[in-house]
Amino acid sequence: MDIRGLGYVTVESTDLAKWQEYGTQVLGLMEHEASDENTLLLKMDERNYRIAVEKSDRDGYGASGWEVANKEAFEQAITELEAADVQVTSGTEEEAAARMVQQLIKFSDPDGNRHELFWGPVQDFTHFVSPVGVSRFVTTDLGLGHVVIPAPSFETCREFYTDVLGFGLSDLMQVTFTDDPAEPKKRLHFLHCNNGRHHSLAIFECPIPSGCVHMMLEVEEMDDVGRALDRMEAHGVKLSATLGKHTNDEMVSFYMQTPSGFDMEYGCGGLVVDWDRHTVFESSSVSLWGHDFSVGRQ
Ligand SMILES: Cc1ccc(O)c(O)c1CC[C@@H]1C(=O)CC[C@]2(C)C(=O)CC[C@@H]12
Ligand SMILES: [Fe+2]
Repeated sequence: MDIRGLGYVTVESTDLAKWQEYGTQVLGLMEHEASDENTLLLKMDERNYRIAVEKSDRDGYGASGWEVANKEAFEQAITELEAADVQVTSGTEEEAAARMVQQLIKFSDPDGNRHELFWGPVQDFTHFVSPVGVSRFVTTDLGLGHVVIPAPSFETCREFYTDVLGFGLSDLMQVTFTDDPAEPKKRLHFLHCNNGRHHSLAIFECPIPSGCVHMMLEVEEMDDVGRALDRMEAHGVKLSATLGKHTNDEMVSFYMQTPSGFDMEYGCGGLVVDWDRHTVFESSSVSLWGHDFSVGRQ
């Protein structure tokens, strides 16, 4: 399977007004004009939207929208999913119109994480103009960022992503949440699809009620990371981890809460990897400096 990138994500929210303030005033995204009372479409580049927040009776993550190059790749993906006995649901014409794509399918991983796969996004090519002055988000052929999702059935999920969806292992970690030496280590595997972003997906060996550990958006300028921290403060949004620099993808970022119960990583300077030259490694430390996750647990 030839997945080119994370094209969009969907989020479920009981309070779209909260997400509208958070999305536009804290993250600095644009609201797309096709938004209505049931769906908030947040735009971060020339695409119409990258995050679709849907009105729901639940707050949490929705689905990850994976992009393939064209109809042939789309049909090939369906063939491969069905050969692997994955239950695939075709999106209706209405669903494709709502997602602003030519065609989409829906399926879940062995732990029930929801995915969509599509080709042919509709793009109006209007420029991204941030309501709060963010200069640019790093997207294009790298996709919108990354998402970390729970995979309690770790081995089965890992095989699903590598053997069925065709992700490659970028590197791996074994992490603990606390300083308790008795806490068993949990596996965290970073996976890439067919682009240079260090990881578009990571799977974490732990159940997470919101359906997502965090998602990550990358900005081009470091000052926009600092300004996002200022806006987070100003809007009373809770910090989940302090500013820091990751060992594996070299990203400088911080983490904050979203209105849907998972975290948002906001960063700059992520590595673009040449996979022909890369060798997989295990990092025994999360960050070169910073990223104090204990602030989020207080
Ligand atoms: C370690 C790491 C490398 C690159 C990233 O983009 C990235 O988000 C992380 C951190 C992942 C991870 C997390 O998101 C939830 C809290 C975790 C499990 C920790 O407590 C340490 C690593 C953290
Ligand atoms: Fe991350």
